[in-house]
Amino acid sequence: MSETPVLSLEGVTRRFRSGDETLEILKGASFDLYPGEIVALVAPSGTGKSTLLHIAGLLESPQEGAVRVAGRETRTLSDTLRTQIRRDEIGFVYQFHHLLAEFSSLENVVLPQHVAGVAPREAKARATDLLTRFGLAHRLQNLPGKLSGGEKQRVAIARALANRPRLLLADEPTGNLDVHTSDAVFDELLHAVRSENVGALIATHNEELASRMDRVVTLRDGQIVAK
Ligand SMILES: Nc1ncnc2c1ncn2[C@@H]1O[C@H](COP(=O)(O)OP(=O)(O)OP(=O)(O)O)[C@@H](O)[C@H]1O
Repeated sequence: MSETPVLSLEGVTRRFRSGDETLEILKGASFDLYPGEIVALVAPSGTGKSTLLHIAGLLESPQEGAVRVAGRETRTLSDTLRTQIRRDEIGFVYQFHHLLAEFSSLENVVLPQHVAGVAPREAKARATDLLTRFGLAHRLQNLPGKLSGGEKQRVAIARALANRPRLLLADEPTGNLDVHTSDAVFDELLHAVRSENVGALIATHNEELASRMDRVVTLRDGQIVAK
């Protein structure tokens, strides 16, 4: 592929000190994710899945290696620039929705755009469009407390996509939902990600959900390999 990856990890090494021991969780891990590509990360618990997502999301730094987001090397950047890249280029979805309880669905999706400096009218139009695509046109003014689990997670996904990120990182995005709802929300997530041409790295323990993505990778001995 001649396109620039939205995420490129090269020789990423991450160690933690634990008492007298040093744990090397990532050992020169390398991985490229391209625009519009959806990759499942299926790895046994404790092998470094969260560490990998935190590094890809610029929430922590590796001791060695390069982390490029949309072609830009990030390790040497200031915290301010890393925060800016996180805000403008990366969307996050977690197992728990983390919506702001005192704001409506619409406001929760407007807010990140507001922080990024998008004009109010444009932000509202984008939020309305996204929420409508997630079947929530009738829920725009509802507070999260009035929404079902699936609806809250749909709002969280819409919020992650609000600033048109190039990279979406998700950690068990439907892990808190019952099987039927998880299935539906996951389909909508994949559809939205494909239609926005976002590159997505989605951690899941669910092999069936993983099989719906473009490829599946795992963590083996500190490396990212095809599963
Ligand atoms: N800040 C830290 N200090 C020390 N050790 C850490 C730290 N963060 C993670 N680890 C260790 O690194 C290993 C990988 O942790 P990580 O949270 O990335 O695993 P994971 O694959 O996401 O697990 P799970 O699926 O259970 O969340 C674990 O053994 C963990 O104890």
